[in-house]
Amino acid sequence: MTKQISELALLTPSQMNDIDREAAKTTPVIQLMENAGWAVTREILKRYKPCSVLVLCGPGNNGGDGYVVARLLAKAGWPVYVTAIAKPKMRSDVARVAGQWTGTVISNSASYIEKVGLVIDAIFGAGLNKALDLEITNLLRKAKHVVAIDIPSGVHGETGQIMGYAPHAELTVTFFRAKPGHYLLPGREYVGELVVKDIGISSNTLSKTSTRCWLNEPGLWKIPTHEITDYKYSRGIVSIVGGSQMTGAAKLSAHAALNTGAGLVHIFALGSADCYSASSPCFIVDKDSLEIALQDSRRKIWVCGPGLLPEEVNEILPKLVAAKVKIIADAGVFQSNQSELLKGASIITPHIGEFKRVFGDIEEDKVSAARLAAQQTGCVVVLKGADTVIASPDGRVAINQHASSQLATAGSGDTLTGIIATLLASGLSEWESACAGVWIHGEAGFLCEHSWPTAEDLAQNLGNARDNAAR
Ligand SMILES: NC(=O)C1=CN([C@@H]2O[C@H](COP(=O)(O)OP(=O)(O)OC[C@H]3O[C@@H](n4cnc5c(N)ncnc54)[C@H](OP(=O)(O)O)[C@@H]3O)[C@@H](O)[C@H]2O)[C@H](O)CC1
Ligand SMILES: [K+]
Repeated sequence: MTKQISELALLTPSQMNDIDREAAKTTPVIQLMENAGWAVTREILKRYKPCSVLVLCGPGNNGGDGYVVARLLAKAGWPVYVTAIAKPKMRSDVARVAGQWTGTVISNSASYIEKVGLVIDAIFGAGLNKALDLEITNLLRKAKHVVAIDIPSGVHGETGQIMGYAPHAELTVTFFRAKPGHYLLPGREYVGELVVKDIGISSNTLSKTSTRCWLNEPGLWKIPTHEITDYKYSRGIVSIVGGSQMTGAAKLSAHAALNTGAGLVHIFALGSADCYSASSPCFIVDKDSLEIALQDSRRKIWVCGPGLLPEEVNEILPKLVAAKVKIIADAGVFQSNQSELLKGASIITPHIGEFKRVFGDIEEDKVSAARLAAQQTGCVVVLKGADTVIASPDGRVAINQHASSQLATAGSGDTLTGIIATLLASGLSEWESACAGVWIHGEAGFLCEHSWPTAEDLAQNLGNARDNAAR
């Protein structure tokens, strides 16, 4: 079922702190902690048979949630041990819930941790910003089956980076809204199954923080469906610059555009026109000059870069920019330290290597790097990877998890440009086209589930993928 955009919000740890503070005005923190502990316990009871449990409790509220879980599991008859990794502050809410734990406390759990059936990681939450110390790291290394409260301790809630060490959880239960670090790599690989639980914080508190980051799912955007009144120009025209030597890229992009529902696809061939004409009767291969092609005011959407040599990009891209058409720029446009070249494009789609070539290092923070590049160029940036980040010049960011390794095939990027161009030609904004395009690309991969698809196979599934995105 399509979610509301507010449900897709991803909150940075500092935004979550603001929400916690706001929520505490109406619901006491100790009650929120109790609710959080209940939520985690329910998820454990749903998935695991009774077994011995070691709850590792940190000094903060994450540890507080852990004490509640310990109490509730023990009440359910499970053998439960608690280790206080650090003592809570005196007279704090955490100290109060810790005081309600009347079961076994183990001070040195190193010898137990390997023997218990389940370890609950309630050491630190998503706000952790310094590496775990060696003692905690050595202890966690021995844990076999881990359930993490909020986030596995050691995963940075904002960037998904691992600060020294983090356990690989089987299940992570977080509260109210997920955090970027749950979806960004490498953090995502440590989270296991992610469950987001309501602990009694009203959605209205979201208005107290300005959400700038979302999970990329339907609901963040809405794509047009078939209309009885559709005709080819209303569906949209996509024009693709075809390279003189590497012709496959533009063809794949053009196939993807047609299969995603473009009404008309032109290839402006820089040579090899016959080769493009011969590849599909559905492509219109331009015979005239670029100047004449650009005089057609219906041709507002252009793909530039796939299969192009640097000299071809340098000749064509400035002309497209000068004509004020909307440009989806990829592949050949990404030249070393040439971010100026990209100004005037609408959407750029670099993978990490291309991104670094143009903009420099990302310093382990994909979201900030993509946001900065979007501000610098004025383009929507699609930073491609297994955790694609889409950033808009206005600061909005989406993180995509709807993708599989099946997309890691030659020509897959060309396919993505064709999809995004089609959505842009259908009238969606740059932001929506980029986000929806990335999701549809991922969906096409999922629809090929039991094979090793080529980019051509992906294209075959694009119609269905688009329909699924519109449901
Ligand atoms: N609305 C909600 O989502 C609720 C969430 N809850 C849970 O609360 C935690 C967040 O609690 P918080 O107390 O803010 O944070 P932590 O539990 O992670 O603990 C922070 C304390 O740990 C110290 N710290 C931090 N890093 C280290 C480190 N590397 N080594 C040692 N100590 C560390 C830190 O000390 P500082 O001096 O650095 O401040 C803090 O004392 C959230 O994750 C949820 O699980 C609540 O239940 C309420 C509702
Ligand atoms: K944790």
